Amino acid sequence: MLERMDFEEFFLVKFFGLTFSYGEETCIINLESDEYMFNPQGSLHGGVISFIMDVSMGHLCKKFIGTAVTLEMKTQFVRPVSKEKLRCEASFIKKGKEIIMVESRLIKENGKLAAIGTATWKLLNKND
Ligand SMILES: CC(C)(COP(=O)(O)OP(=O)(O)OC[C@H]1O[C@@H](n2cnc3c(N)ncnc32)[C@H](O)[C@@H]1OP(=O)(O)O)[C@@H](O)C(=O)NCCC(=O)NCCSC(=O)Cc1ccccc1
Repeated sequence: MLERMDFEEFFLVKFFGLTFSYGEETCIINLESDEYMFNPQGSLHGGVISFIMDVSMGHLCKKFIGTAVTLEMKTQFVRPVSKEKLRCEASFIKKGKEIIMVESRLIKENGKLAAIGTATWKLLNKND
């Protein structure tokens, strides 16, 4: 069995410098994109964008429902991201008994939309 690490503090979120806050059934991640996250064309790599949105959705589920896993996820990359401050916000589409539908939006420093993710999650363990 893999060793478990705390939400908000596991290696990858520290590596990418993500910070977390929560609203009314929302999870907000703030970060600053940097060159080590870029693709060879000089913009934020699509996998990193998807990673940030996936993390925002997983932490949303954990905070308000329980631990869950991604079953599938779609990402639309709307605008390129350069070295800038970013905000990512996840919210629920539908909270089922076992299946949770979630969306996440990545917003650029100028306030414009950079990407949208929608995903289906399976609840593993409800919070006590
Ligand atoms: C360009 C397009 C795909 C669509 O364009 P169109 O249908 O023609 O739409 P439109 O002209 O309306 O432009 C829309 C907005 O886009 C902006 N913009 C457009 N062209 C440029 C430009 N040349 N440079 C800078 N910005 C440009 C433009 O200013 C506008 O913004 P605005 O509304 O004025 O504020 C755009 O949606 C996009 O860049 N998405 C993000 C894609 C993305 O980041 N994917 C993930 C990274 S890929 C990866 O990592 C994989 C990989 C791995 C390894 C190696 C390599 C790759």
